Amino acid sequence: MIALSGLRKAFNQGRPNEFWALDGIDLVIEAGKITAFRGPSGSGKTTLLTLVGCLARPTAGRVTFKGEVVSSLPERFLTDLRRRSFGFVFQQFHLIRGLSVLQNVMLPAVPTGRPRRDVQDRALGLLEQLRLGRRGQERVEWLSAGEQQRVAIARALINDPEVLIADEPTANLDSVLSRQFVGLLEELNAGGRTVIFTSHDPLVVESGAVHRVVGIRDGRLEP
Ligand SMILES: Nc1ncnc2c1ncn2[C@@H]1O[C@H](COP(=O)(O)OP(=O)(O)OP(=O)(O)O)[C@@H](O)[C@H]1O
Repeated sequence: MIALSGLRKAFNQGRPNEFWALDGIDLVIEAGKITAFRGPSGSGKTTLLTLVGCLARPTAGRVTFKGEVVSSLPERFLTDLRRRSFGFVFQQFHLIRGLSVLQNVMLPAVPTGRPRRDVQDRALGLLEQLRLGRRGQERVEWLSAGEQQRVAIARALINDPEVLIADEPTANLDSVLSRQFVGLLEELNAGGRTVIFTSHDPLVVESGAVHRVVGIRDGRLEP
């Protein structure tokens, strides 16, 4: 589904502090599977996710999504592709304080022009599925870390993306909540969704839910 070939990413290219965060990545990520990237801090995991999700462009090499080379598409196509095909959950969740849970979940659907009623129905359905059915009207900052993580997941799914991308999704969660996250992964995957995430957390990476663990170190894949 997603193919990475000869992928390299430099920061500060051409300057004295030039740094190659990714240095030759070749990988095929299968549709409908859960893939985890595991590696030490600074190994390039987040950088890799930003390239997979078309949030950044590679310095060299290419990213192919469903047979189409997407890494060189103009920005306006990428914006559309990101919105339609990818849902993102970031480490700090990036929820908007002062807005309700429901408003946060509905936010990424605003630019799509979908009728508000449809979006709201889907948001309520997702909150129900994520066991937050009664919390929709509460301000997001009143929720616990685990609840906020589930809001972030609901928000990532509002546009029904084929691929869910998550960066260290359990970094702020205790063991009980991390186990719940594994359960959630299984539920999402049972619905056919492709999930790609990074994690240091053995509790998640070594769980039976993950189909493939890809090791990364110093910007290269481990054999
Ligand atoms: N915008 C940037 N400018 C310069 N260097 C960067 C930038 N973003 C990342 N890097 C460097 O690239 C390397 C890889 O960073 P990345 O965030 O991908 O690592 P990571 O494996 O996700 O780490 P962690 O597990 O700590 O989140 C690091 O050494 C980092 O300092």
